[in-house]
Amino acid sequence: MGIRIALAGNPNCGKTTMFNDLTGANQYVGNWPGVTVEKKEGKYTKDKEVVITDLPGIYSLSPYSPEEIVARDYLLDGGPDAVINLVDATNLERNLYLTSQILNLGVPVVLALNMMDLVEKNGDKIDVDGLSKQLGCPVVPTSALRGRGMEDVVNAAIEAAKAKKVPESQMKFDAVVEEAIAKIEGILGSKVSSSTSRWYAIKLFEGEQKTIDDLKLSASELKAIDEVRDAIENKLDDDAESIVTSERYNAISHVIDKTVKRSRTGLTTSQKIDRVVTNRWLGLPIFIAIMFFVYWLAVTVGTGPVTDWANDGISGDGYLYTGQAAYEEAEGEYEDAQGVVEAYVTSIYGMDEARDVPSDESQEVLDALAVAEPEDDADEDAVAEYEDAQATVKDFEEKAEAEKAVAAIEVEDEDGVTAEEEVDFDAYKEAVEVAEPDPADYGLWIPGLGAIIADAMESADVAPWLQSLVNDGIVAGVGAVIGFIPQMIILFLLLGILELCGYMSRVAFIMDRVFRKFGLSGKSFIPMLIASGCGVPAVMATKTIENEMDRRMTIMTTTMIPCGAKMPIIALVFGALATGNSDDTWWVAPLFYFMGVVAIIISGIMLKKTKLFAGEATPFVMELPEYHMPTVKSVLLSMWERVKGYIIKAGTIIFLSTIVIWFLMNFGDAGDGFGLLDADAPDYMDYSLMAGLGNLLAWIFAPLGFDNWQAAATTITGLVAKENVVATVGIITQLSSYGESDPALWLGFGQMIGGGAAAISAFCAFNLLCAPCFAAMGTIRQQQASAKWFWITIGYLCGFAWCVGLMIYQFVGLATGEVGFSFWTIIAIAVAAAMLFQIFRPMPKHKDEQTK
Ligand SMILES: Nc1nc2c(ncn2[C@@H]2O[C@H](COP(=O)(O)OP(=O)(O)OP(=O)(O)O)[C@@H](O)[C@H]2O)c(=O)[nH]1
Ligand SMILES: [Mg+2]
Repeated sequence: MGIRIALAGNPNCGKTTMFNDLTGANQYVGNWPGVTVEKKEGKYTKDKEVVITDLPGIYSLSPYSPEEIVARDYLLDGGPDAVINLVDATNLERNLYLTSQILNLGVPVVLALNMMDLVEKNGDKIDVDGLSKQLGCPVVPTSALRGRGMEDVVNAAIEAAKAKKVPESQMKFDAVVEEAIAKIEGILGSKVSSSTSRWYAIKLFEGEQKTIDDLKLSASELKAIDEVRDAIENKLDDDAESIVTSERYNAISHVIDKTVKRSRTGLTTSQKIDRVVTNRWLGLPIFIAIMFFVYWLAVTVGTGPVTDWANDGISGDGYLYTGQAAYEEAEGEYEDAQGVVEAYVTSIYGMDEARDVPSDESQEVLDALAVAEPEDDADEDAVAEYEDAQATVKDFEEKAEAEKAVAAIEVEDEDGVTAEEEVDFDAYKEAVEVAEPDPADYGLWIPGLGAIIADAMESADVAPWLQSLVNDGIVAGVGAVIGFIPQMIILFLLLGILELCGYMSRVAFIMDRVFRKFGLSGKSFIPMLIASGCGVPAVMATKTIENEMDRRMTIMTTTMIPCGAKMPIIALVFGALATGNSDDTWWVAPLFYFMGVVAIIISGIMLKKTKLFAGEATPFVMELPEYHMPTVKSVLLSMWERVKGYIIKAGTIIFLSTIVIWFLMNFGDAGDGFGLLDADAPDYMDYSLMAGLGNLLAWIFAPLGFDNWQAAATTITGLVAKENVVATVGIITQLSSYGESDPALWLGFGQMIGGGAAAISAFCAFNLLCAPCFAAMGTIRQQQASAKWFWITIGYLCGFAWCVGLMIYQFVGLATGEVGFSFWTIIAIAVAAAMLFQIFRPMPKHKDEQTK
């Protein structure tokens, strides 16, 4: 027969940490209360017969909140063979309150004095044997974080379970109360077992309805119990529940006096830090500064050499490990030469002034110059193409020589001073001769996985469509996603440290002050913290919000915080706005994080004033855990847990999506009916199914500045998984065929959107704020537990995102001259006015509220 052991205790006392240590599981641990909301089972690694259950943290066994009910039902009816009651030894007064209730349950109990490392550091002393005598159960000092005392505590629990030894606590109430409890135990008689009779008697004394219902007492028994209660209530002039509570605290302080010696004088380090960090004025600026730093670091450092390596070295053409400086110099020379050639050609055949690119005629010459001489064994087509190109070039050069054309180009010297330089025919000829450098000549060059796969398929004569599927679909799509993993790692490392050291629970405290002003509960902030990792657990975490309307509203808004998968979108936009020069736009990435926070606050204020959500915010009580240095292992684990999810997604959902997306983009109206499109034809994608789908929806986004089918299609694929946004951009821009060292994807994306900074920002805002991915939507459906509320949520998110995108495009565009004043500008002004009105108007009185 197996033995079942339950881990019970206050929130944030280390239950999940201990559970993970004992079972080798990897449940989520965070240094704030309310992390675990459902019970979890696992097998003890050292003895598979022992099943351990992690319970949500609770302050008492009163059936008030959902977590308390889960824990209490399990302890009372699920019947664990023993309970390990974890207590935070740095805060025994509060933790022993739950203990005093657990001791009465009639199950064997072992007390784990957790966080002993902190107690020792504070210099406090706890008399373990004395405590054990007082509580009437074994007491084991532990440190779950450092893995100390883990075996001892489980062994003690197994022993207690086998011996079925229930605690014999010395904790007694005042004589009058004890007498009353004894009387009720008498009334109960043999209705309950002797080991649980004290528990039931106290609950009946308190008059708890759930117990009365459970025991199905007769009217006369109830009457007798009421009489006992009334007598004491009159005598002590207090209600029974308060009497029991204060008796418990009295008994606890008696135990503590006897067993704990404090060395503490003045403020602890944690309290000192908190005076600054949670300061009324400094708290918010410090939080903003920290988050700015986190996002800035993740995006700028993350997009540095490491991302280059991931992009080029894994999915791109390849990566140059040594000799980069020499190669870059050669590449620079080559690019300068190309500039000279382009300037010279366009000086004769002109520019397309409107689009600021070479005219079609110029482009034809430039393309012809790029055609390489065919190999000896090349087929006829290639030879013919080369000959054509040569003819075009010859025509051009004859014309140029005859005209003695001279072009002017701007050159920049080392000090950044620009000067005009003349390009004549000889200079042009010289520039044409400069060959593109081959990185393999400059150092250790390792071809990328994408290039290796492409070459292998080429030499194996794989069907062209399959080559395209693999190169342009899977490698381009999955590769674009994988390229962002370095950023993800940095982001999650930093967030993990902030969470585990205890800072994030301070943030909830700080945000509560902000939220409260607007009638929102600070409790809503915990899901938002989790949402910066992933929206799915975040929506799950809303369970702990008791007030139904607060909970629904939090579910509606929490996914507006950018999750890990939205990070690449931010990085992409950041890059597109920076167009290579990230010094000027370093603030973009953090800004989009705060856009999420602000969007939630604004949504909260607006929704709170609608009839749907009217009402007071529930009070938010939360104690601040002590700060502590997180272990390297726990930070790495928390990072890995989140990055792993991302990698798994890249290999499953994203992989499948890229195939579907490739199909949608390569099949369509092929001229002679539906079929595979000819990828060599210019703009072939415009005839694809995806283009059709995108065009169908593009009008929706036209007022937001991205009305081409590419941007619309990208947004739609983002609804499956946000990573798809980057993957789709990778496929549409066909960047697997490039693979140069400058972030081509950024530029390609900028061109794809077609607009300037305003359109790009509007695209980003819409994609960050609109409905989340399928997985999160599923969780929303489940947690809202109502189809109506699900659609309200999705509708609100999309509508709000559209309005924000509209305002960004119209107002920013107007300021930068990107858009003119139009009908949609008027709509944008109307939307802004309506939002401002809803935000600033006084809280309306609603009928149903008045009747309350
Ligand atoms: N210093 C120290 N920290 C600990 C110890 N045990 C756990 N912690 C930290 O305490 C915090 C809370 O740990 P969890 O395991 O999530 O706590 P929990 O009891 O499961 O919390 P809920 O799920 O909210 O009920 C984490 O930051 C842990 O790293 C310990 O023995 N010493
Ligand atoms: Mg937990």
